[in-house]
Formats: sequence, C-alpha cells, structure tokens
Amino acid sequence: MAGDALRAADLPGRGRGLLAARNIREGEVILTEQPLLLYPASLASLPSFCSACFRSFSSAASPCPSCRAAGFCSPSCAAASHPRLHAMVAALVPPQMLPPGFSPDLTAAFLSKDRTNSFSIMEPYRPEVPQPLRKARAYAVYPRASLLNHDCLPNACHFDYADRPGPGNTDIVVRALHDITEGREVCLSYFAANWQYKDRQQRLLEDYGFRCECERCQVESKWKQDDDSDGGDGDDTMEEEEEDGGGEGGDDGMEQEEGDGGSDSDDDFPHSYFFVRYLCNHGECYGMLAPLPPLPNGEPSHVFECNVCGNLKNEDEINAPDGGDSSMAD
Ligand SMILES: C[S@@+](CC[C@H](N)C(=O)[O-])C[C@H]1O[C@@H](n2cnc3c(N)ncnc32)[C@H](O)[C@@H]1O
Repeated sequence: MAGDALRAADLPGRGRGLLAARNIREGEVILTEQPLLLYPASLASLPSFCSACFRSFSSAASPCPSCRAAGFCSPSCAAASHPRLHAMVAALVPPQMLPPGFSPDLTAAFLSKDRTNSFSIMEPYRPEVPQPLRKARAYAVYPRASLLNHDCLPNACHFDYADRPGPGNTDIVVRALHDITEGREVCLSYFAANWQYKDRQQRLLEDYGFRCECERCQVESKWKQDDDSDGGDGDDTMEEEEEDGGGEGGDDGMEQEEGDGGSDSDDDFPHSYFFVRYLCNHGECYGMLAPLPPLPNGEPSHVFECNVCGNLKNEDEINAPDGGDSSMAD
C-alpha cells in the first residue's frame, strides 16, 4: 500500500496522537519501526534473554565481562549495545562522580519505570504459563508507535516477534484491525481488551494519568458497579510492572453483570461484536485477533492472527455460532 499511513497531530485532551493519513485497509501493516530505546524489564530477566538482542538463549550465554549480570547469545551481541553502554558511561563520567551502586543495569531498571511510553516485549506465549505470570523481557520506546493513544475499542494492535531470527526482531509491527477512514485516530488498547471498566479506568488513571472517555467506557460507566473481586488484567502493551510479582491476570470478565439488572441486549452491550471478532479465545491468552495483511489483489485475507499466542483463525470460524474455539494452528 503506497504512502505513509499515519500522521502525527495534537489532539485536544490527549496530547499527540497518530491519525490515518489515508484510508487504511483491515490487516494493513500501518507501522513498522525499530526501537529508539530498548532495555531489560528487570535485572531478574537478564539471565533468560540475550541482553543485546533480547532473544531467548538457545545455548549457553556468554556473561558480560563488565557487569557479569548480563549475558549474550553470540559474539556480535556481546560486542553490541550493552558493553558500549559500560564504556560510554566510563568515558563520560569519572568514576568518582558516579553515584554509589550505579550500573547500566540499574539505569535500565529506572528507565523501566517510564511506563507511559514503553511497550513490553513479552516472554513468548506458553499455554502452560498463566497470563498473570507471563513477564516482559524488555521494554522498548519507539519514535512513532509511542505516540499511539489508547482506546478500549482499539482499531489497531501491535505485534512483536522477539525470537524471530535475523535483524529487526525487536521492531514493532502495528496492524489495522479493520478499515480505518482517513482522518480517524489510530489507537491501541494498552492492556487486554477484556478488562472490566473499573480496572481499565484505574489503570489508565494511575499509570497513564487520564480518565478514559471512549465510546465503550461511556456505555460501561452506566453499568452496575463491577465486582470488586479481582484487579485482573493481563497487560502486554504499554508496559507492565514486573517486580511486584505480577498480580495481573487475564480477566475473563466479558464484564457486564449478569442478573441483578444486567442484560445482554445489544443496547446494553453494543460492542459485543468487537469481542467476538477481535478477542482471541484460544486458551486464556486474551490477545487481539488482527487480520493478516490484504492479499496482493487487495482482497482481505480472511485469516486472523493473535498478537499474543500467534494462533491463526479463519473468519468463518470466528463467525461460527460457537465462536470457533479451534484454530488453524492446532
Ligand atoms: C504512549 S503516550 C501516547 C502519546 C501521547 N499522547 C503524547 O502526546 O506523547 C501515552 C499518554 O497519552 C495520553 N493518552 C493516551 N490515550 C489517551 C486517551 N484515550 N485519552 C486521553 N489521553 C490519552 C496519556 O497522557 C498517556 O499517558
């Protein structure tokens, strides 16, 4: 598809955001870019992943000769960013000026607190690992993707392919969930789309500093107060706290209260189509199902890919009465 799909704009009450610079087709890759900044999610994650490329180790790691905390999967990674950071800090700042205990890894841990602009690069999905225990291996800030605002009914979602061989494994790929008209804002959901209203609002206020007034929140704010039983969530977008032991889980609450005034009529739950079509029901991954890019002849692919478990689903299965809880990958 020709032409840049996105343009940045100042949006009242939302800071900057990205608008569709032209009509965008469902499944289109609307943005692919390299991180501006990439750092480990926590010191604890360092032994599991290469500290330069963030791929899982397939053989024994070579420890960083400077800090011994980090490890590398190959000589080229060992010569890459992390050792250069040690050297740069040493060259720029005389050792006596460094605060006690300073290390690049500590710096990375501080950077990981910058929650609002970072995307989590998650551990690979494994069905046996419950979503609350799935951790980020790294955080990444991207020049343009970090301008994407949140909507609880997003029109795009992002993919990362951290263990993919070759260059670009930490690039972000943003795809359109459905057709987007020129001029519309392109938004992601900053966490799994099935979170309950109160959990969404709490997270967005506490971690991102705003009260969400999207179309979905306007409807759901009128619903009976959600149960207070869990703060469940399964965040994989703009990054997730790791050190607090998780505490976030895939919340299966398709959330309207049942009984006691709750009703599942279309009037009360006008966005049910969104969850049927775009929420992955494979295992408990709660990822977004985004159509694959359009075919060379411009036709929609009719195949959807989950951005968490990688499951592929035919549109026919999604439209099946049982929601098609099987997959092309199975
Ligand atoms: C990743 S940044 C997105 C880019 C940001 N708007 C900017 O100007 O840099 C996340 C921040 O954008 C703002 N934001 C994102 N979605 C929003 C929304 N739906 N309504 C209001 N503000 C939003 C919040 O300030 C949030 O902390």
